[in-house]
Amino acid sequence: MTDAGRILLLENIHPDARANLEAEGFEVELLKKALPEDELCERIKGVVAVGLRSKTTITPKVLAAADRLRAIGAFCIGTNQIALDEANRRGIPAFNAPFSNTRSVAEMMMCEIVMLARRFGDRNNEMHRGVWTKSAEGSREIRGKTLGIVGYGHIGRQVGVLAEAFGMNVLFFDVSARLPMGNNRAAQSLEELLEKSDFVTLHVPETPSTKDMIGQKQIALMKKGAYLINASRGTVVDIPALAEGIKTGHLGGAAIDVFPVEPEGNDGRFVSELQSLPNVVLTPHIGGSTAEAQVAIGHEVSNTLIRFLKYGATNGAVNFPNAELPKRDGVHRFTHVHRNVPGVLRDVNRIVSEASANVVGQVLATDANIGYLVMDVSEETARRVGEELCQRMAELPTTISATLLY
Ligand SMILES: NC(=O)C1=CN([C@@H]2O[C@H](COP(=O)(O)OP(=O)(O)OC[C@H]3O[C@@H](n4cnc5c(N)ncnc54)[C@H](O)[C@@H]3O)[C@@H](O)[C@H]2O)C=CC1
Ligand SMILES: O=C(O)C(=O)COP(=O)(O)O
Repeated sequence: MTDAGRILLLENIHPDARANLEAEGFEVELLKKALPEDELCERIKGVVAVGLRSKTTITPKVLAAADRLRAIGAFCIGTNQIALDEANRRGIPAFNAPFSNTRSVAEMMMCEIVMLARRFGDRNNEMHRGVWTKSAEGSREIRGKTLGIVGYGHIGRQVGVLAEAFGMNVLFFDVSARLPMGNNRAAQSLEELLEKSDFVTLHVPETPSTKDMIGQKQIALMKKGAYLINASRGTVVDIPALAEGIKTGHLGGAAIDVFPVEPEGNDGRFVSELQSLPNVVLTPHIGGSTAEAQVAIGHEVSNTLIRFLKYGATNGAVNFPNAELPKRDGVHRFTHVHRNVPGVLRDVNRIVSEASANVVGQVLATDANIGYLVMDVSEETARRVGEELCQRMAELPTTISATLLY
């Protein structure tokens, strides 16, 4: 087994990821929680890849401190916690698991819709305190009610399918045109969705356009007695406005899984003004926390990291040109990340031809800022001039990184 480099996995990523990476020769450090910026700046030095979930923030400062970093693996869906543009400029791709926990979130949403409609959260709390409240007051079936889904992507669509199986009418709102599943219908605006829905569930990413998307004004538009569910990101809902909506009785309840400030790990304290409010179900960001999802994500993202670190494949990267050359025996592979300006390929090919190199495969992908070239040369070429080619490509003024992978 060779030492392929050091990898830091944060936030209790499934141990299968570690085993998978170690089997490929990487040295892996596995931590249970996220690290604050300063500590991360120290711990990331010398590391070739970092794995994280929703809590670790990869800031430009962390990227500047990362002296050997080649890849970032988000073992989750959201990548809002990563300074993606800065990573792109530095030639570092970030990968995620775009749908391995989708179903887990969707199932939880169905559970929460029923919980809110039947006030199970409150009844459960009472029972644990020895209080028996057998009553139908404020309890409803969800059949025939309208569910409004904001953000009709992978999760939103799954929720829409499941909700229909429960007999709900489904409305959705998305900024992009989306094919409706089953009898789901598109609302013309967020306002229309809020006005017509008995339940509103949010499945948008954290972006400037979704920050405080649901505040006082939007809550006022919701039907009296309607319920709000948020398992997207904590920044999407204005929590004081939601607390007020519950206290005044305008809303019938809420189920909240994500918060503007969340503890870094399980030893952290959680404080929110939603605590102790009636029919408010609070969960510690566990929408994607099932055995099935975590195992699948552990395998998926560790495999993606291996494919990139060992073979240069960037398919699925969220901030980087996607390119992949099939693996072939008897060849040696370079990767070259460069600023996307005219003439780079000419320069690379000049170096190659001056060395009389035998190129047996080449693929280039670009985005607005950078280009990514994967190039295979013959065994004879690699033996004769492999190091020299890499050195000369590294010296080009447009180069961000040049690597001889094998
Ligand atoms: N609570 C948890 O444990 C989990 C939370 N999440 C969160 O759920 C989010 C959604 O996940 P997916 O459905 O997989 O993402 P997705 O990318 O498949 O779908 C998001 C949808 O939101 C839409 N959208 C973006 N901005 C919008 C806006 N301003 N108004 C209306 N629609 C907008 C997009 O067009 C897209 O269709 C993730 O970004 C993540 O933050 C994901 C997994 C687990
Ligand atoms: O997949 C996501 O975006 C999530 O929010 C799940 O985050 P987690 O892996 O549980 O920190």
